[in-house]
Amino acid sequence: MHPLLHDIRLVAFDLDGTLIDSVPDLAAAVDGMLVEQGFEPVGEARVRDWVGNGSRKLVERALASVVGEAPDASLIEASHDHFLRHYHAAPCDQTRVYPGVREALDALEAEGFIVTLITNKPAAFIDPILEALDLRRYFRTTLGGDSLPQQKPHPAPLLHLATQYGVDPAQCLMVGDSRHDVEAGRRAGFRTLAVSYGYNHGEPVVSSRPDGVVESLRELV
Ligand SMILES: O=C(O)COP(=O)(O)O
Ligand SMILES: [Mg+2]
Repeated sequence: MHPLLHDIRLVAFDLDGTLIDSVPDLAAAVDGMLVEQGFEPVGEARVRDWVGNGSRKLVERALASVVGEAPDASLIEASHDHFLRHYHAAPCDQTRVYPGVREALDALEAEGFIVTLITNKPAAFIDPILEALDLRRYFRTTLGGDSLPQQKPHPAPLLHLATQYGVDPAQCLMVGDSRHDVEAGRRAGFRTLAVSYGYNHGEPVVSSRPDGVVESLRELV
């Protein structure tokens, strides 16, 4: 077991960029929305840098890139509905589980950790994606970006789970790919572990100073 797991009872995983490479399907939905609105598609590489603050922010960033200024609220709202429709139609066609993830989850389960998931993705997508990838059974609780009034980097979703399971935050570990996961973890009093391969707005996640960094979740166990 990784030294950061010492004394830990609850592990909270981020989803996009940590457990799954979901950008191909997210980009297809963003591009579907843009084309439908009469804009040019933007492609996967750009969408990768916009993921991390939930679907509304993703749509807002995509629109800002094509209109060249801050998009107005009614355009964001209408475009978000289009995005959700596209993403609902194909949330897991090209999405893949990263190497080492199943091994890590199997080992954590066998060791009796409370394994949970906290994503900024809308909650409605969590189960369809986890079920399609045969990952649902590992998680005792899952929270989406719209499950509570606040989302990461706010510590509320993390503290919600610590309270739910009666675990001291000091015995909880947040595992994620972005500065939002590290910041939420630090503010909640969790230990923080970052994966180096995910999505972090084009910056190395190590600049957020997590307590540890791994290149594969295999290193966790
Ligand atoms: O949907 C997003 O923007 C990011 O989701 P995540 O919190 O699972 O990385
Ligand atoms: Mg992420």
